[in-house]
Amino acid sequence: MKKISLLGATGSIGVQTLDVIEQHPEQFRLTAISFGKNMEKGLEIIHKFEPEVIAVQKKEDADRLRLKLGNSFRIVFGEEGLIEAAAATEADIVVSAVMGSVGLLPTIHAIKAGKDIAIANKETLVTAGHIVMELAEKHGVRILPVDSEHSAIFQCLNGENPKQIERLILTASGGSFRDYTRSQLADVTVDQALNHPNWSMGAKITIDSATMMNKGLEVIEAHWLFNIPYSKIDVILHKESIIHSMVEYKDGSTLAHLGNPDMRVPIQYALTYPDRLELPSSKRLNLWELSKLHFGKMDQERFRCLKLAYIAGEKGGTMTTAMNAANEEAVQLFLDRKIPFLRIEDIIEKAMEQHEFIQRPTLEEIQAIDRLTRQYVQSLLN
Ligand SMILES: NC(=O)C1=CN([C@@H]2O[C@H](COP(=O)(O)OP(=O)(O)OC[C@H]3O[C@@H](n4cnc5c(N)ncnc54)[C@H](OP(=O)(O)O)[C@@H]3O)[C@@H](O)[C@H]2O)C=CC1
Ligand SMILES: CC(=O)[C@@H](O)[C@H](O)COP(=O)(O)O
Ligand SMILES: [Mn+2]
Repeated sequence: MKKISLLGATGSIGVQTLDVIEQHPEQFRLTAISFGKNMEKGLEIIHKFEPEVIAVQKKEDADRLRLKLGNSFRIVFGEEGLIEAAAATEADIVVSAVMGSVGLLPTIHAIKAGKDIAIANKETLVTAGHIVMELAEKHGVRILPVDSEHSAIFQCLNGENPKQIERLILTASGGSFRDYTRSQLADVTVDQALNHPNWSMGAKITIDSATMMNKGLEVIEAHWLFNIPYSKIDVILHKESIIHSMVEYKDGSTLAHLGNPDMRVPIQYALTYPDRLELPSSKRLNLWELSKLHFGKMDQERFRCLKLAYIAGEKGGTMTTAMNAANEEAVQLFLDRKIPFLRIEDIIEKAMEQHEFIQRPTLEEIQAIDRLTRQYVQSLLN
């Protein structure tokens, strides 16, 4: 029986993780959850899974929950609460599925407490990859990828000597506006941007897919997870999201991981690694449909956010922290209909240029750059 702490239980990855847990009641037990504001969904999860620890964002929500549920649960809140749900429980593994760099501190505390991490929250690795990976090595814990591309690469790397890798090839669907020219992007709406062609995901990552920043974050995520230089990480367009990513080896062999787009597959693999379990709900691939797959060359001038992510990744240090914080703020501004779509990339570029760069930042310096960058982005609107 594997005990799981699930951060971001009410979100897209959170709900699909619960579905995996429900399909294997004899294998998994949910010991802790966190969620933000969605009390209705949160209560539904609490009644169904009865986790011992519940972390919410706000004190008022924690008070409301205590009134409703009595003393049978440990109800905590805020940053401290999130850390408690991640680190101070019996869990063997923490699924990090919150949105944004708020996932960093709980992940660090969970690693220090010796928990394996199933990481969906890519912003944690983008903002502080060197700290997270070094800590994981020091404490002997596994950082297991949940992101579909990274799970694919992880499976293609299984048992291979990393020295034999020629390059990693991440596939990108192209997002909601893949067939638009740059001039057509000028007046796209939030509702159009939220309409991803292949995946049903949270709002922030869906906008990231539309700007191609999602692939940029994933390039940086791959760099940290697999310790591969940026010069050996490529991105290609692949409309159908059937090939989730590939690894090309020195001898010219390319290994690919295929499957219908269903996040429950990589979520479950991270929970069961190195074993596999049946997943009755997963739809099998129809191999004769593969003749309909499409591939295209990535154009970094059309998708400027991807270019910015390569620049930030190569520079390293706090450049990826600033890029990530600016992206989180800019995407929220777009979702709030305060800026047009194309302003997102302008804001990120400006924030990267103006921030005071540190080559090897401490955790405190990363937190400071994250905070200052967000303030800078807000100041651009005044
Ligand atoms: N969805 C997907 O298919 C994939 C997602 N990912 C990554 O996984 C992460 C989660 O994505 P997704 O599930 O789509 O996102 P969602 O927006 O659907 O869910 C986010 C979860 O985090 C909670 N949350 C948000 N902000 C905070 C905060 N400040 N403090 C505490 N909790 C918070 C939300 O709570 P509430 O809703 O209750 O407010 C919710 O439970 C992201 O990093 C994303 O990039 C990676 C690959 C695929
Ligand atoms: C499901 C998943 O892993 C997402 O990150 C997905 O890859 C988004 O698709 P694109 O960024 O390729 O549009
Ligand atoms: Mn992905």
